[in-house]
Amino acid sequence: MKVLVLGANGQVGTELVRRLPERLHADVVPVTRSGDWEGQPCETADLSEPEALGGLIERVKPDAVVNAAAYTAVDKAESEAELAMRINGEAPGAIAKACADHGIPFVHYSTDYVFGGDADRPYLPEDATAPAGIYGLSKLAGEQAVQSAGGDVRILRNAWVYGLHGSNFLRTMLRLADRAELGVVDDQIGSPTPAWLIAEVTAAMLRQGFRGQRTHHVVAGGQTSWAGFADAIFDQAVAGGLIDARPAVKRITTADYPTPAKRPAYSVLSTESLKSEFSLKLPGWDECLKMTFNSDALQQAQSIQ
Ligand SMILES: NC(=O)C1=CN([C@@H]2O[C@H](COP(=O)(O)OP(=O)(O)OC[C@H]3O[C@@H](n4cnc5c(N)ncnc54)[C@H](OP(=O)(O)O)[C@@H]3O)[C@@H](O)[C@H]2O)C=CC1
Ligand SMILES: Cc1cn([C@H]2C[C@H](O)[C@@H](COP(=O)(O)OP(=O)(O)O[C@H]3O[C@@H](C)C(=O)[C@@H](O)[C@H]3O)O2)c(=O)[nH]c1=O
Ligand SMILES: [Mg+2]
Repeated sequence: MKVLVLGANGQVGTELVRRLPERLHADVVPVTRSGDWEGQPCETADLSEPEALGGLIERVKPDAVVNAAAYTAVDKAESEAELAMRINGEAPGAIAKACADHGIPFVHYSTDYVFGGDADRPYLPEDATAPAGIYGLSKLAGEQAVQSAGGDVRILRNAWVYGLHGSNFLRTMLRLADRAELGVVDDQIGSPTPAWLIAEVTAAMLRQGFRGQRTHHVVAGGQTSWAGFADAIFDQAVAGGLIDARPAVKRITTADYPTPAKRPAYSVLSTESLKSEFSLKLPGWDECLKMTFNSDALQQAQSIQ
């Protein structure tokens, strides 16, 4: 089996390229914007030029395609709408079309930010979308483009993705760990989800196979606020000896922390449809955070079985 992974230098892409060979006994073809994956030369693709993507898939002839590339700078997207729309909104449609034409199963990722954030129970995949910003709008356009292309597709909506590598909230908190106090918003609620969990779920799905089109949610269990997540990160980092002392987390409101993009107040996602289709379980977010600091890949893999 040969799996093409787009966005191989990202948080999720890195975990996919590391884990898929063993989990699927597959050859993984990493694709990056720069043509470099962890110091080795690899295939390139620029998602801001969607026209070229079909040619790549025809040339490589993979047995499955996973798209982990995206424009993920939520605030910057507000001033780069056209670029975000090409990368997140258009390119996934071109990839899906090539996959559908050649009968190749396709896994694509989306986000909790497609929702408006005013629900009072976890969002179901089929609930009405209402993105509050350009990033969410562009990701929703990508979902729709993928769906129109047909073929065998699973769209996986993730949320609050983090890891020890890449650009994410956990790494931001560790960078700011020498402060005495940090103000962190306490009125945005979601489920912090490690990149490794998304990669493990993707491996399990590809191993089992799938037909037709469905959208699922892939997040760790439970919910917290960004402030709650920050507290847990500092607790774990102290326990693991990564930092000596930790800042006090001051709970603030969204209004106290103005940003260019509006973010959903509540984006807890129901994962029932995913767990039932693929007979998986998903550990709680706090358990996942511990497993992330432990970096025990075997324990991580077993946690969804
Ligand atoms: N991060 C998060 O909190 C969340 C992410 N998601 C979704 O999950 C998926 C994976 O996200 P994650 O791994 O966190 O993202 P990252 O931001 O870590 O990685 C995204 C990757 O996409 C690549 N990329 C960006 N623009 C282009 C382009 N024009 N051409 C080719 N590659 C490009 C980047 O390349 P380069 O390394 O060269 O910059 C980067 O490696 C995405 O679909 C994202 O929307 C959903 C919810 C939350
Ligand atoms: C750094 C920092 C952030 N915050 C707030 C701002 C924001 O509301 C929240 C999270 O900030 P970030 O910029 O890390 O998160 P953000 O980039 O909005 O994260 C999102 O990324 C995209 C790609 C997604 O798809 C989402 O699921 C989500 O993970 O924390 C503080 O309150 N204090 C701080 O010191
Ligand atoms: Mg961010």
